[in-house]
Amino acid sequence: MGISFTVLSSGSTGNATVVRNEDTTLLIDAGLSAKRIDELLKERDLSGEELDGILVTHEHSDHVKGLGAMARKYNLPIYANEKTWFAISNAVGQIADDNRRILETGATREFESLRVESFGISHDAAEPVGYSFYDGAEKLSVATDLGYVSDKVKQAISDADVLVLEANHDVEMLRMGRYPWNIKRRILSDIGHLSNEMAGAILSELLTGRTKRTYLAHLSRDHNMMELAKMTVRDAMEDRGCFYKDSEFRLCDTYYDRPTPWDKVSEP
Ligand SMILES: O=c1ccn([C@@H]2O[C@H](COP(=O)(O)O)[C@@H](O)[C@H]2O)c(=O)[nH]1
Repeated sequence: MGISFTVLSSGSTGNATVVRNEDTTLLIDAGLSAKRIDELLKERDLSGEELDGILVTHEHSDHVKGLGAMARKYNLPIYANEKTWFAISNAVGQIADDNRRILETGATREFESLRVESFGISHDAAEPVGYSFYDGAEKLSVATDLGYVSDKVKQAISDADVLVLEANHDVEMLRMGRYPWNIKRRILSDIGHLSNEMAGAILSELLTGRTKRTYLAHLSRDHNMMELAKMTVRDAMEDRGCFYKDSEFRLCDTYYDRPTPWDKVSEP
């Protein structure tokens, strides 16, 4: 079967992704109400009963809003590093001791045949992480909420067959937009969010021929549009000498209000 995934919802109104293989199904973040996550799961013919656990990237509410409710409703273990556990302790409510699992940053954990590696990212949270998933030779990496992409992150996500990468904003739209200056400054900072241009620059360094597609994620509804994001990413790659044919590499959409189709990592 290999790795399949669906990005159930992406953006500052709520983030959740399902990654599964033949014996394990994991939810990455639970940033919407449990009711909404149940609806999104159902749209992809899944139920919370089929989940084996929830991996948390960081404590911001668009990543943990439904975390406690999902864990209680389906008796799911939650995996997060110690600092994130401390940061979510009030928001998450009562969680059974057995469901409080520590997955330290940089650690690897085997969920039967699905191997998960966490890697540290730069964002204004206690100890934010991204995750890479491995099944045999297949690799999927998920990296959103990044102010910038460090060499360590590049190393962690390089050679992924499929990548879910943040392209939060168009810098000019953000500069001209309605947010107060302190929020704009935060978004543009090294512990904020990745712009379309920066996402393209990173991809130009990472494309080795192995990465077949990248899902552009966590798009701002105020300061981005999917077509603009794709065009800017593509231009940024070409400016750096990275040309590709759509048959070899594709940029794919994520949505704030509906799940992406199931994607099999092994597929071309
Ligand atoms: O009023 C606001 C709006 C947004 N934020 C935070 O900014 C970033 C980017 O948000 P987008 O919706 O992607 O534009 C995100 O972290 C929001 O939580 C904010 O602090 N205040």
